Amino acid sequence: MPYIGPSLMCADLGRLSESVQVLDQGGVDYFHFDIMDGRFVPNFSMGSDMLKSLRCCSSKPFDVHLMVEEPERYIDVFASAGADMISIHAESRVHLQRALQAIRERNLKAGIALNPSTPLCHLDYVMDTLDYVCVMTVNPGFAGQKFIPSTLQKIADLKAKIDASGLDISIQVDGNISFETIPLVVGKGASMLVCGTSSLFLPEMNLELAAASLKKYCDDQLI
Ligand SMILES: O=C(CO)[C@H](O)[C@H](O)COP(=O)(O)O
Repeated sequence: MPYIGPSLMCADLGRLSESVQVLDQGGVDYFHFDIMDGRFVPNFSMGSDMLKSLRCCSSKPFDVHLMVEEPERYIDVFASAGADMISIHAESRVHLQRALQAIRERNLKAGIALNPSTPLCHLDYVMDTLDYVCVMTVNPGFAGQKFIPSTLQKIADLKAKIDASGLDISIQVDGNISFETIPLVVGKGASMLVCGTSSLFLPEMNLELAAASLKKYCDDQLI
């Protein structure tokens, strides 16, 4: 604890399969794929064919974060490509309950992602169709941004909401998850980290070493 999920949009995209193998061997817990459509967020990143071609490199869970409008249109394509978990944004043009149900019907874990300014009330009435919540700690779309401090209170409020519900829902955090912010977010209740340029894909360190030091750091978190 907590679980480490490399944000693969931050990897060297020209050597992606090699990076996945190194990280798999290095003991990460799952892989995080950011999917962008240039509309919900002003950027593009990865696609289902990339995910499919990497499926042979690891048997660990592939977590797909759909930063797209009308995400329900893409559930089947990512499920067929080999996703194990899919999160959709509460703010995207989506019938939230129906989309979560569709993800679960494919026997995948279903998640809701929340932008920093989006309140937790968006989770009301869909908590029973939810396996994880991705709390964005930066505005989605770009790696290398600053952590937004107000999201810490949101993680704490979410943890209280989940505990009160008695449901088994994990809290994932995404955006500037670094050696400085990990103790803060874990202390508030996060159990799944999305690790990008702030903790894993570091210019000064090779990936093997970076994965080993991040894993040791997370294993030592006793919170
Ligand atoms: O969701 C993301 C961008 O929208 C990325 O996963 C995340 O930001 C990458 O991590 P870092 O902030 O450490 O570069």
